[in-house]
Amino acid sequence: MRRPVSVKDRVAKQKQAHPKGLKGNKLIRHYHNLLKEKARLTATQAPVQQIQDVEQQLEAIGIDAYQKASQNGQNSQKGGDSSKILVEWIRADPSFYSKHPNDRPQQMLEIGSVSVDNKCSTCGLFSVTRIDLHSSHPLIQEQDVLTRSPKQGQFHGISCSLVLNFAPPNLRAQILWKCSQLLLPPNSTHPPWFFLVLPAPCVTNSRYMDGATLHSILHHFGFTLRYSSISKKIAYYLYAYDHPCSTNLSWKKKIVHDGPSRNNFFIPCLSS
Ligand SMILES: C[S@@+](CC[C@H](N)C(=O)[O-])C[C@H]1O[C@@H](n2cnc3c(N)ncnc32)[C@H](O)[C@@H]1O
Repeated sequence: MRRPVSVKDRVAKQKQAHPKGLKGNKLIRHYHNLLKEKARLTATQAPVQQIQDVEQQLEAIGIDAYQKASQNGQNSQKGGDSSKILVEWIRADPSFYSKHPNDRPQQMLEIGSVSVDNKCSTCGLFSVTRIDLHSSHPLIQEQDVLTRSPKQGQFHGISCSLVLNFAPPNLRAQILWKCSQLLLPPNSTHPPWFFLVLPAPCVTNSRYMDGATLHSILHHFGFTLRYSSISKKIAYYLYAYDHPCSTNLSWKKKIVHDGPSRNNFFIPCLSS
C-alpha cells in the first residue's frame, strides 16, 4: 500500500528543488500545494513566520509563471483546452443552444481566464467576458469573481475551469453562490448553464467528495447535472441552472471514501 504524503511533506520536498527549475504540471502542482499549505497554516493560526515563508515561496515562483504554465496546459497541441468540451456539449443540446441567430452570441463569463484564443473565444457561439485575479492580457479583466456584481451584467453561461480547486476551501461555496447570482434567472426550458472543471482526483480520490456528493451540493445552488466526462486527469461537468439557489445551504463534511492515499478536497458549505 502506498504511504500517504502530506501536503506539508510534499511542499518540503519540492522546496529542496529550486522553484525556477520547475516547469509545466510540476510547477502548477507545487504552486497549488503551496496555496494549500498557506491555507492550512492560516487555519491553524501557525506562527506568522511560517506563513511568510510559504508566501515567499509563492512569490519566488510568481503568479506570471503559474499562469504561463496554465496557458501552456491549454495549448491545443496538448489537448488541454477544456472549453472544447463545453462547446461540443452546448452545440449538441437544443435547450442550451438556440438555432435562432437572434439568440447568438450568448453572453458568457469565463472565470480564471488565462487565454483569449481558446475554443470558447473562437467558436462564434459566445461573447466572452473574461476575468482573472491576475490579468495576463488586455482582454482579461483583473477581477475577483467574488467582488463582481450582477449589476455589471448577467450571463447565459459561466465557465469555472480549474478555479474552485485553486480557491481556498472557505471561498469555494461563495464562488458557487456568486456564480448562481451572475447567471440569468433559472429556467427549466432554456436554462442558463454552468461549466465546472476540476482535477479528476478532487472527485475520484477525495476522502470527502465524490461525483454524487458534488452534484448534490451543486443542486443546492440551483444546478442540475446534464453532462459529464472524466478523464484520468480532469473532470468536466455541465450543469443547467434550472431551479433557485437554496437560501439555507448546509452540507456536513463527512468521509465518503476512506483510505490513506486519498486527498481532502471538499466544498465547505455553511447554513445561513
Ligand atoms: C489553474 S488556472 C485555470 C486556468 C484556466 N481556466 C484553465 O482551465 O486552464 C486558475 C485561475 O483561476 C484564477 N482564479 C482563482 N480564484 C479566482 C477568483 N476568485 N476570481 C477570479 N479568478 C480566480 C487564478 O488567478 C488562476 O489564473
